[in-house]
Amino acid sequence: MLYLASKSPRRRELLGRLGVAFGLIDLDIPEQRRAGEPAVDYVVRVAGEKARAGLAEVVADPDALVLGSDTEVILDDEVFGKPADADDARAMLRRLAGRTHQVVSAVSLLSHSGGSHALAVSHVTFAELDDAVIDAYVAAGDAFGKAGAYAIQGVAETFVTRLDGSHSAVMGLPMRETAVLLAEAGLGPLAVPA
Ligand SMILES: Cc1cn([C@H]2C[C@H](O)[C@@H](COP(=O)(O)OP(=O)(O)OP(=O)(O)O)O2)c(=O)[nH]c1=O
Repeated sequence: MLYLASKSPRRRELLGRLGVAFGLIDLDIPEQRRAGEPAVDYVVRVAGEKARAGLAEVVADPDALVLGSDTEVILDDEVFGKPADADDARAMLRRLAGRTHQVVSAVSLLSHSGGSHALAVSHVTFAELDDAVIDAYVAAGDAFGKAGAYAIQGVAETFVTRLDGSHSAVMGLPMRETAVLLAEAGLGPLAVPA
């Protein structure tokens, strides 16, 4: 049985779009970048930790496959996770305005006997954003619970002048890379086109 180790509603929606049946595991994994840890390594590590912690919850299921994922915004080697508060959200958006950042989404699919991993790196360019736009966006509430303080699946799509990569990966789960992992594990409902 496939399980998604995530409380992210975006991940639940995106995995659901692949048409596979899955159960849910609610987890709270601490996300703390280690001193000197490269940004991408951090994202890959956290995705793996989520999947591993999820697997520990379903030891009774010998056929368990557990999917964990992590998404972070990276600018100048700095990792922008979920904003702590409105000031933090405004500061992140001011930093992202007028520049290109990376969105790194890592996926880890683990069974009791092994695992596979995928990484999607997208480049997102934001228009210049003035303080009034940023203030209104943060006040509307969409910034919270999202890496980098924006949700591309909402009105923040209007901030994006260019996306080089995967829209679903920016939203939290790279659909193509995830479908490939599932197909390799024998779970894909569809063959993934090459
Ligand atoms: C950049 C961006 C991120 N996000 C979200 C996806 C993730 O839910 C969140 C990044 O935080 P994550 O720590 O990756 O995930 P999470 O804590 O929400 O969920 P869980 O650990 O339980 O799986 O930001 C969007 O919804 N839209 C976006 O455009």
